[in-house]
Amino acid sequence: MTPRRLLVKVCGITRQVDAEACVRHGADLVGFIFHPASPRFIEPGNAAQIDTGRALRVGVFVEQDAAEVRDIMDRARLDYAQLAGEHDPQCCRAVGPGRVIRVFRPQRHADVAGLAAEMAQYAQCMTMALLDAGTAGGGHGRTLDFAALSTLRAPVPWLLAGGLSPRTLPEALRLVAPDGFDLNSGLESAPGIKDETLVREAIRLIRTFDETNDPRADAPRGSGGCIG
Ligand SMILES: O=C(O)c1ccccc1NCC(=O)[C@H](O)[C@H](O)COP(=O)(O)O
Repeated sequence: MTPRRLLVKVCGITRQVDAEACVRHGADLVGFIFHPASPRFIEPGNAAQIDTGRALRVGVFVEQDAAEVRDIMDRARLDYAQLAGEHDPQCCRAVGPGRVIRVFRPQRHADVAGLAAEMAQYAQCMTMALLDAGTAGGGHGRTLDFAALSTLRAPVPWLLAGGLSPRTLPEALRLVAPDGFDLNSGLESAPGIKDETLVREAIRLIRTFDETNDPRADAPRGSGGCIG
């Protein structure tokens, strides 16, 4: 059986040079933020100009409805919409279940069972989930309780997000079993500006884990599913 490879998404890309560094060091997905209040906001037309090579392109949306999301997906040449607001299952279906990465907030729930129950409501209308810290927004640089997530069984593949960096990844890799990781402010020198040294080191840690440290290398991770 082929060992599974963790997905790596680097979010908050605003510059061609950063997209190239992410791809060169092995990112699978890159994210663009279309929330105007974010310091990482990028206009759809500018995102369209950024060449991401073989990396899949994700747009992050907070307040846009399905029609706006679909329009920006076309204009920015996106593969996936990361729905980080109060987007309900109907909205996810209107965007297209095969294109939706739905964000969930473990800190809104008393326990993992509550989180899993909310995720189950979206099982048929998302292709992947992303678990982020805080109760709204994103890019805060705060981590989740990794140990509390160690027992999560998700209905679809899922990414762990929130405050991940070369400093915090070792503990996340040890305690949690997602299908991949989403990294953002932990790889920046300033909001929207990635530091290539941090990008390289974070992805190196994940790929080293892929190759050497996963005792379940022949077993499904997280949900046991895959995307793409
Ligand atoms: O990054 C932002 O500025 C942002 C603003 C509003 C909504 C979402 C946003 N980011 C989405 C992401 O997927 C981030 O990568 C995720 O929140 C983790 O960020 P960080 O804690 O900085 O690693």
